[in-house]
Amino acid sequence: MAAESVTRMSSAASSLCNFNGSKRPVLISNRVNSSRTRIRCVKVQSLASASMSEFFGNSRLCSVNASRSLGLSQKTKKNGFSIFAMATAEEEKRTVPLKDYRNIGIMAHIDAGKTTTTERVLYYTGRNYKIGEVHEGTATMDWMEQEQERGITITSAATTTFWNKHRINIIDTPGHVDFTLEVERALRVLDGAICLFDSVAGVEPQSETVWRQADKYGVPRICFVNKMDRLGANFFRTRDMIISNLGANPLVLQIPIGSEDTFKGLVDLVTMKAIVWSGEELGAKFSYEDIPADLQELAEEYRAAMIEMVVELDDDAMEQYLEGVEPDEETIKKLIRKGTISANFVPVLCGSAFKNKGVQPLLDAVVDYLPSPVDLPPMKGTDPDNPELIIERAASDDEPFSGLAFKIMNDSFVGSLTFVRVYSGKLTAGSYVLNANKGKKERIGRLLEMHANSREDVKTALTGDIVALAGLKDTITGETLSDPEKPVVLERMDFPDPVIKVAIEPKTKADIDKMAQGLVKLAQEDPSFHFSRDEEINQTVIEGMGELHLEIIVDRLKREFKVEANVGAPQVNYRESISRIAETKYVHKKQSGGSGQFADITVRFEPMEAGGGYEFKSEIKGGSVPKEYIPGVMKGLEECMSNGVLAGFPVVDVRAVLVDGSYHDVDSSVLAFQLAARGAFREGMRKAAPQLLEPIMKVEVVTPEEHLGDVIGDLNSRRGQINSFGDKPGGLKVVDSLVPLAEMFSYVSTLRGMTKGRASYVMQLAKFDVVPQHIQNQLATKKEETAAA
Ligand SMILES: Nc1nc2c(ncn2[C@@H]2O[C@H](COP(=O)(O)OP(=O)(O)OP(=O)(O)O)[C@@H](O)[C@H]2O)c(=O)[nH]1
Repeated sequence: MAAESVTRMSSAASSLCNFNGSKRPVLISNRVNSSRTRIRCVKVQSLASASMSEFFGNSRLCSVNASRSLGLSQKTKKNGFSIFAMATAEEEKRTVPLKDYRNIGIMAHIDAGKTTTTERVLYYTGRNYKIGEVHEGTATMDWMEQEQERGITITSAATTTFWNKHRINIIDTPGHVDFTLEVERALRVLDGAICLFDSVAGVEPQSETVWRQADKYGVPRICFVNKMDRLGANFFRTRDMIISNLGANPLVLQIPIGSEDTFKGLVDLVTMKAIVWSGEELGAKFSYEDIPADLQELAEEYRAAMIEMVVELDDDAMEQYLEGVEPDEETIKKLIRKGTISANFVPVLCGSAFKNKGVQPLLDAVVDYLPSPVDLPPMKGTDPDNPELIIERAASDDEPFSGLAFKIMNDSFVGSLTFVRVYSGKLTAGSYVLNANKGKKERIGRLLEMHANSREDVKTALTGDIVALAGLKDTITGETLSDPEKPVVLERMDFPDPVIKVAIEPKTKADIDKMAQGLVKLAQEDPSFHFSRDEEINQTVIEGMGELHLEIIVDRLKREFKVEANVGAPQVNYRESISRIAETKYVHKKQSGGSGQFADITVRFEPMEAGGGYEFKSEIKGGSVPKEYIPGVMKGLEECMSNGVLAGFPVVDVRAVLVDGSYHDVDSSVLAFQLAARGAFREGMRKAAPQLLEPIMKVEVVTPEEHLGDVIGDLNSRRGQINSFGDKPGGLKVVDSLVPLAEMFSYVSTLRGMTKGRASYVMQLAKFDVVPQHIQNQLATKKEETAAA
């Protein structure tokens, strides 16, 4: 191929320029590729970098991907000349109509095959020349060192690719529950999703969690039952579990031909053709064949069920169907698309990503059935100056610009990268946008189209694009960037609160500042990671979603910020709340020498529903507390909310209502009211029956039957509540339980020891619940001892 390219370029060279043997680079081809990057190919006799930079200015050697789209390798040699492809951002023109955009995510339980499927998608769409395998640690999307070592996805990676003239932006998301925030933020900005299932395990706990998250954001989805080649694979059982465990309405579009090691293809129920792959190697070809005789009846049965479901969506089609006329292929596809986007049903497909079967039809389904930005309702937001005023932004390049920052990533070359989904209008390098949440302008420096961790400069991002912006100063995850003249604040995403924490200190004192800088950067990237420093006891505490989450943070401190740290034992992040309404009157009065201090307030503390957070309300009428002092009350209360009266944990689900008060013309001040609020908090919270809450985890253990007794006994000894038992293929038993997180540290090694490594478990946060009294007492005593020390 290299020789062929050189021949083609040489002939292009003669028409474009007159190569005279000088050492100047000579332009031999100049065009814009599909990802809107100008690729200029040159040939040079020697690597004279001065003349190269003179020739190309600030353009960069283009990535392998960009040059491949021209049919070139990045560097080829012929007749003593080196040929380079160079890429520069080009003024954008829409090359793919917005209706042909698909912004999709791939979500699933850990290890269901998301990364493997994404890698195949990249290969079959021509994005990746050589495929990366997860088990070899070479997957393109799992680009962090930790991801490659552990074979898991930690950060969601974005990439853009093309299929049947459609532009597909894909975000690969992690399955491990500790990184659930990554799934959440991906779902917030995606228009559609592929939900993967392992056909042996069926619908697993984390699949349920991501399904509910997708429901929350109303993301239309299609299901892909993967791993059909594995021992114990069962497509129809997985379909049944989609109904029973997810409460969804599956629309089966394919049935498998064979299963386990005989799996060789599928029957497409829309065309009623068998699709059979010639082998299982990468790039194996497929052919359309007649449906095998032994599957004909089953295929007809499932096709009939499929047709019945889709004609429900169209009166004409229904009428004709009742008269015995089936809709044609085009109508069936149109109705499947309609029902998928309106969530009437979820199409179900199958295959084996690892054995390269089923990926091309899956891509067809993405294009045929998942929505483009124009198929979805306009994005809703509010006016930053008037949060009551709803503003809509339709998906169009002609609308004012609006976009949502959904991820911050620190990059050793470019600095901080902010990932933005463009909802309307255009974003151009060098322009200014408004961070509408903060009211601050940001300059757009470089715009990058990401391909896992490699990138290409683009000059303009258009509606529907997902781009990374280099060098934003003030914008954090969840904030809206908009046209400064037409500002809008788009709906934010939810961030989960950390559930565990550990104390951390650098191994060498000299690294204290370096560690702090690293923690600031990591917290900017990841809103589910928090850290704080208690100067009094000289301790830094990091908080996160689980042991693995914090382990990765400590590992990143070491690798990326060169700080080795000692880490304490993990502790639970308890919360404090109240269980009844209580009202308290507090007078802050001080007369010492000069001017005095006076503030009198009555505050009512009310419990709120779980997840209610903290709320402040004022019911002051007639100025008993003048308006200018109310911020003092708010500040005083807010300060106390991070430090509950029981054991100093953050206070949640409480509403504080300022009901009455009085002031003094001379001695009252904002500060006096702030101090009064602190006093009211201490007294009022004690009266309101405070209680300690702890995270309760849903724990699912899969174990061989002979270890079932030990597993249950152990869960019981951890204050666990066993909810149900079930069976899994291969004689395995499933135990579903609720266990306090405080009892689950290091469970992985206990379980391994108890079952000789034959059992596995997953856990995720189920709820917060009241801590038993004797443990509350222990924690309160511990707090007193620490305070005394
Ligand atoms: N037999 C078989 N194995 C598969 C298939 N797809 C993926 N695998 C294997 O399953 C394991 C997990 O695959 P991944 O692609 O890393 O799964 P993931 O869902 O991205 O995992 P996380 O990102 O860690 O949640 C790897 O060893 C894959 O090689 C398949 O179709 N058949």
